[in-house]
Amino acid sequence: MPHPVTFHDLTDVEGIPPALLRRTESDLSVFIERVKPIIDKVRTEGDAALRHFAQAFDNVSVPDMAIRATEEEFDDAFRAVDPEVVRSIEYGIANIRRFHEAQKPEDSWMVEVRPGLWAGDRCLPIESVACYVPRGKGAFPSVVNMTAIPGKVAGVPRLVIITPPAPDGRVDPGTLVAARLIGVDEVYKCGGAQGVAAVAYGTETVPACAKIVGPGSPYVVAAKRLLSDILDPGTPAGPSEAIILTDDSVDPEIAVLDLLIESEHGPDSSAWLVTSSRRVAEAAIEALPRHWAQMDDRRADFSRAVLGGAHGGVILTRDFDAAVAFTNAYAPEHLELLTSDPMADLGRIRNAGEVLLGTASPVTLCNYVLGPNAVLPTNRSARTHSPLSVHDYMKRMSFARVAPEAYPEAAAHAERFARYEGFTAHARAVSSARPMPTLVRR
Ligand SMILES: NC(=O)c1ccc[n+]([C@@H]2O[C@H](COP(=O)([O-])OP(=O)(O)OC[C@H]3O[C@@H](n4cnc5c(N)ncnc54)[C@H](O)[C@@H]3O)[C@@H](O)[C@H]2O)c1
Ligand SMILES: N[C@H](CO)Cc1c[nH]c[nH+]1
Ligand SMILES: [Zn+2]
Repeated sequence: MPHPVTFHDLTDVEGIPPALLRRTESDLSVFIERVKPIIDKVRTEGDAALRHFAQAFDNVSVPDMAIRATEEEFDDAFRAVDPEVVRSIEYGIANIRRFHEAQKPEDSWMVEVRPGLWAGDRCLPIESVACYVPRGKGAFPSVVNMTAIPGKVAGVPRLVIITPPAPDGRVDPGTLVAARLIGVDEVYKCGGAQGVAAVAYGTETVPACAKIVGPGSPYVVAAKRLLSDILDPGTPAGPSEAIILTDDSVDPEIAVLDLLIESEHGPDSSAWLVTSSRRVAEAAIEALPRHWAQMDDRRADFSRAVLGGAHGGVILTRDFDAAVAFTNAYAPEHLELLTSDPMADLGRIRNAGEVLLGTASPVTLCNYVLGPNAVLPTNRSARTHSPLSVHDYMKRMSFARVAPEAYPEAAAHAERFARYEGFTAHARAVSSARPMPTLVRR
């Protein structure tokens, strides 16, 4: 029988094998082809297409399903969810709101770049944003918190949620509870590529939005890519992924518990234990089957598929420098730094969506309640992208004003630029005298 855990001993290998940097979403071509007809059908048939795909992909057996969640469904959700769970959702909301309020930029700023040349930025919320809340392999009220709270803090006037319906044609109750606690009352039952197309084009019921945020399956990622001309697709956030990075100081049991976290999302996830310690690597490989036996069967199957497949397992490096180099090249969504001095090692990490320092900060805490956003760049995009934040729901508008006494010098320089670039109208506009306004100070 093949070993159930993928193991790469890189102690004698020069360089990083490129295959180890791949994820399931690295090649989206199959998904792109599958979602094209779905997008077309939503564009031409609107709500009818959403009901059709709800039956086809989400097994919805209610033919006249209301596409927008009703007030009654919200009320039912509060009756269905255990009050203790509601308290935990509220605890998460409070922490996440505090973090994102601290992150919010000033409404505007201005600087005198030279005497008489004033310029600044105004920060404004985007007018309409759709939050995608996944529902294929789980229910995610936590994703409501992560996507809707920064939108509310930013002041987005129209913030909506789209999410796949369950077979009974209803939205996951936890999702509705979180939405109401945050103050989002537009929740639409459409997921996958059809949901993304609905908020791109608009349907009879679903409003067209300017932007979509939130994580999703490769179908969602593919649809966002195809529709990116008409809908801002936001931070790339696909299947979950994590690296647990250790030296020899960590208890392997902790490393294994944390390696398992993101491996249970689905067979499309990625999860690696990257360590410079042969002791930790071997103990982890030995411990994994014992932990799988204690997990929910479906989740254990997902985890086995990830940790025994091409996108997960255990990597042993020659030394800790090599482990850090691998991590920076991989650019994981979540990174746990389990070393003797994680604060010192933080400075060595260049590419990761989030870095969780030390054994008391496992990924689970940040997924749900710590405050930072758990919607993070996947598929190596942490090399250039940042975690979802208040900034993703806002845009800047620059402004400038020139005082009469500063005008002649600036105009002379601008005219020279314009003539060099061959723009005669640009040049003429600043080559002759113009009436000077009196600056009004308010
Ligand atoms: N970054 C985060 O914060 C975060 C949080 C939670 C989950 N995730 C990741 O998001 C992903 C969620 O994926 P999911 O599947 O659970 O939910 P999902 O809602 O993204 O995808 C389910 C939808 O995919 C579509 N679909 C399924 N099979 C299809 C097919 N054969 N053809 C066309 N469309 C099809 C259906 O419309 C279905 O409703 C996971 O990979 C998970 O790891 C990320
Ligand atoms: N790990 C996900 C982000 O990659 C967030 C999440 C929500 N629930 C469980 N996990
Ligand atoms: Zn998770």
